[in-house]
Amino acid sequence: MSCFRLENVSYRYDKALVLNGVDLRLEPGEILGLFGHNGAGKTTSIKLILGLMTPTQGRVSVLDGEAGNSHISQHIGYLPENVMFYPQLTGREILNHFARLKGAPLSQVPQLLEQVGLGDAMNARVKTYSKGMRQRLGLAQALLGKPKLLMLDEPTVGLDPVATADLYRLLRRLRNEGTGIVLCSHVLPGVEPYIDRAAILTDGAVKAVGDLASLRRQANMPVTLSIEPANGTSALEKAIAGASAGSGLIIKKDDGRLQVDVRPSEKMALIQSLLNSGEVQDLGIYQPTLEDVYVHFIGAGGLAHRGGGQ
Ligand SMILES: Nc1ncnc2c1ncn2[C@@H]1O[C@H](COP(=O)(O)OP(=O)(O)OP(=O)(O)O)[C@@H](O)[C@H]1O
Repeated sequence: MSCFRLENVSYRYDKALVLNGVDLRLEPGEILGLFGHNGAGKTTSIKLILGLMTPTQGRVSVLDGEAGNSHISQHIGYLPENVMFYPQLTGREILNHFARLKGAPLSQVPQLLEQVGLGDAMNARVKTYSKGMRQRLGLAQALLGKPKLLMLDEPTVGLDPVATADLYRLLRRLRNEGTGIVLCSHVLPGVEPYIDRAAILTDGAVKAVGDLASLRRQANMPVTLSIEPANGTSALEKAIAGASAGSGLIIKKDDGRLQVDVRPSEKMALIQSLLNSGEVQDLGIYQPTLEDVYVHFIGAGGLAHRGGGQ
């Protein structure tokens, strides 16, 4: 059973095509990062999975059923991007209300509030909560009923670094228990170790999807070697020039070391040759990060996308 499958899904708001032929799936026990510029179509994709809208074209199946079916929806947890609660109620009263709506046991409520770090604040009114506390209450709401599919839109907004790390640990535990999790975020630094796959959406289309190793292969971005010379930089530069046979490697000097950008397919041959040359004292290898890969796929036009206009 898949948590969801989008097959060739397109969606139009009036005349604007905002999703175009999207294929995406999530399996149980997997965390998928859904990344994209403002207006890329992340929230629209989530709304289709929640069954709040139907696709203009293509098929959306959720937990092997129809998106929006009430039997399916009770197994989905959703944290929207801008979470709002009635300010006069306490955290506990609010969660009790959502538990009744969702048919989740009320006995779960105090335990969930403890889990998200609101144990001491559960009887305080929400109007006294900080932004981060409201975000945690939103997360507790999404976790009601132990969902099989959990979708979180910008879950780390308003959370301090410790609370963010706590959240990622909690998500990892849920993932290990079999929950399928979608994490939509603009905050890429720090998320890399906690996701299994990433999908990069631009202008309503999936540009790339896979685990980090596969995204790096798809991007074919250079790997940076940081090399400390054994006998001075000019001797090392000569060795690099000889080893790369004029393939135009970009070399920068940095604090007595040379930084060399090399294509992944040429990396091992270059390293081998440099080690044989005897000109290498020390060597560090820096692969593109998730953020680098994201910027690569979003492209130089990334800034132009940020207004979200189509
Ligand atoms: N109700 C609507 N009516 C018309 N167009 C809409 C509506 N909601 C969203 N859009 C448009 O659909 C496109 C995709 O929006 P969506 O909210 O899915 O993007 P997103 O990736 O979630 O963006 P963000 O990161 O800014 O939240 C945008 O161009 C947006 O302007």
